[in-house]
Amino acid sequence: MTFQTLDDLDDGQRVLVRLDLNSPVEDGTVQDNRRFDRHAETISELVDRGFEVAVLAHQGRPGRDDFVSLAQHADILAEHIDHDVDFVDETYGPQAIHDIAALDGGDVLVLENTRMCDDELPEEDPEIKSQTEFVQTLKDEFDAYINDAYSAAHRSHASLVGFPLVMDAYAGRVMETEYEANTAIAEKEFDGQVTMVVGGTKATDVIDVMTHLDEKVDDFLLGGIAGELFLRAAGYPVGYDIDDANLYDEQWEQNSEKIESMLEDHRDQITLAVDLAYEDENGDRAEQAVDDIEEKSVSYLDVGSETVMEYSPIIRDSEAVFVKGALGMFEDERFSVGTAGVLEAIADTDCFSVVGGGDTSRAIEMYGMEEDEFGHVSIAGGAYIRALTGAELVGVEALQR
Ligand SMILES: Nc1ncnc2c1ncn2[C@@H]1O[C@H](COP(=O)(O)OP(=O)(O)O)[C@@H](O)[C@H]1O
Ligand SMILES: O=C(OP(=O)(O)O)[C@H](O)COP(=O)(O)O
Repeated sequence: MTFQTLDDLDDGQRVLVRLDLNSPVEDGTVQDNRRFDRHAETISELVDRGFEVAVLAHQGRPGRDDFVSLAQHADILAEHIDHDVDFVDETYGPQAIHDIAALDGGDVLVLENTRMCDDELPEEDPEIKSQTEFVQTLKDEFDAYINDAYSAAHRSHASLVGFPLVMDAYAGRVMETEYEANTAIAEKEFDGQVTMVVGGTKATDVIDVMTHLDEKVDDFLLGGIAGELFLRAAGYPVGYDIDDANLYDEQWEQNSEKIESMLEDHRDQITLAVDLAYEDENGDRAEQAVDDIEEKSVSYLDVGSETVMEYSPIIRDSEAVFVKGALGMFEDERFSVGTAGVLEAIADTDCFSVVGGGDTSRAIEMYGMEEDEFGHVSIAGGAYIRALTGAELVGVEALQR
């Protein structure tokens, strides 16, 4: 490993720490998850070593329901480290600078959602990000920058790639352990069948990676939004937005050519759902075979039971299974059949397995499974599957300069 870690940093300094606390939000309430657990270890170490700590993190995407303030995150983090955590509703404005200046050894201050600053997005070269007002203002307030956000390290955003270019930069404990684990996994060779379960809402991330993993993965089992987009490309009338949702059409525009060429060149490696589940007029789960769907008139919120029966034996025959994204909206028990079914099939075999993603990995405890039934549970989703391709992550590269 070529980056500096907390072992290379002298105690008691002023540090700016980038975490990934991006969490599910239900009706405006931030849901606790293992990202807090893991990052708490880094923050507790910094507190114990007398550092003055300011935390940068993002939450959601502008325009989405999960794009909220980090005020609740500060409270949840405080519970996890059993220590006070302050919050300021600015990222680098005058009040933030004032509160940073007032930090004492062992204090922790969470700054407002980085994505509320114009400079954070979009993705641009690290050199450009390093010259933004956001980075230039905060850099002089600290002795060092620590990036602990492995799970966001595939994004070329200011808080991830800008600071390491203009400050003394270190990897936090989560960055270190996730980098080691995921790099080792990417280098692993498997004699038997390698299967990847692909779902979730971030279809653009997974489809891009699938096109680079066609030699490593023998079988892709599809579900979630990505699965419906593949069904659309295969000629089924699903994978369209209904009402005013924006989950499908935009991602279809971005990916339709890649999906069509994946289906043309690798059809034998791709297994699509044979049935889908939706909420009927009584509020109950109902299922429909994809062959019987004439027009999309309901939101499909899970793969159906037949699909789980088809996916389970493929998992049983696999030497390695990688999961990225849920097969349905598992947070609602009615639509957990696909995700819980596939995770149980993995837990029941002795294959090597990795389950990734801040959202998807929550299904493990929600449905009565244990983390140690899986080879590795990563708090990273998009970053871990990108690492599987052997590609470096921009946020990691920035630390290695
Ligand atoms: N058909 C679907 N419709 C709406 N949401 C879905 C559907 N399938 C999966 N999801 C949602 O996908 C989320 C996980 O996807 P994603 O954010 O891409 O993965 P992760 O954060 O685990 O990397 C879950 O919270 C689940 O509710
Ligand atoms: O949750 C994240 O990624 P993931 O859902 O792939 O695990 C990261 O915080 C990145 O967030 P983004 O996909 O909105 O850039």
